[in-house]
Amino acid sequence: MLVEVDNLAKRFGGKAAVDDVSFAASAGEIVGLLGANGAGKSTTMRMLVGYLRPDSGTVRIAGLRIEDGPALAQAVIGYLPESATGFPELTVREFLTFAAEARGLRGSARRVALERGVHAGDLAAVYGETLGSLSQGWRQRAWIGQAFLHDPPILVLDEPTTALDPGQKQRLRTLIRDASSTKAVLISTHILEEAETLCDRAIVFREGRISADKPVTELLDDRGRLTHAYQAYAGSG
Ligand SMILES: Nc1ncnc2c1ncn2[C@@H]1O[C@H](COP(=O)(O)OP(=O)(O)OP(=O)(O)O)[C@@H](O)[C@H]1O
Repeated sequence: MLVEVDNLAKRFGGKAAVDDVSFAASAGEIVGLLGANGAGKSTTMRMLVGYLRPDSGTVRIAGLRIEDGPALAQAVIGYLPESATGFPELTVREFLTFAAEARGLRGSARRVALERGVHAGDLAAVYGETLGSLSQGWRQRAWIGQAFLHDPPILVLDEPTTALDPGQKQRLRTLIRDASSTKAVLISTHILEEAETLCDRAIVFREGRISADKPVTELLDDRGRLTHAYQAYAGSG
């Protein structure tokens, strides 16, 4: 298993955001994290990538505990945070270069990574512009570029298509589908149609806990929709 999450829990100010969450993911699957606003998806993802320390529970990436190998986590995970902001003064080129170097890539490996990042975000048109000057969707694309550039075996993408125009939404879904044969992909989304067409498995969160973890095909109704299963397992939203 590339990703193993066991009994993760996190409280904020006495309130459980994530409560006893366990799941695993292997290469070749796209796992959709679904659930109402505040159900615990982003908090789970942040703990999974090592950005947030759980109160209890463990995350193992390729068998290693994440807190024992933060550099390894950087190298093997591509993470798109939910509100991807920051670095307004950097150009897209500088931002991707910084991301590549933070993952230890130099020389020709860095050049290949930059090309991959530019391709992933379809960024050629804004390569010399600063992140602060970009529209929200273009900024999201720059962050998609940094998530893909080191060709990581694990992608953790928090609502990756939200700010994108329809053409770019479709483009990114195709990119994720093509990449997934060799990667474990975890993607959170509120777009059920996206989960129906893109994901192999759905994990539904409800009030910090997992209420369902099943193949998408098992959750679809006879019209091929997730709507009913979602309502039953997510409870609201
Ligand atoms: N840094 C924080 N400080 C305090 N509370 C937080 C913090 N981060 C998350 N929470 C709380 O934890 C709970 C889970 O939030 P989380 O962002 O994980 O939900 P989500 O499922 O990703 O929601 P959404 O669909 O709205 O993005 C919420 O009640 C939220 O208010």
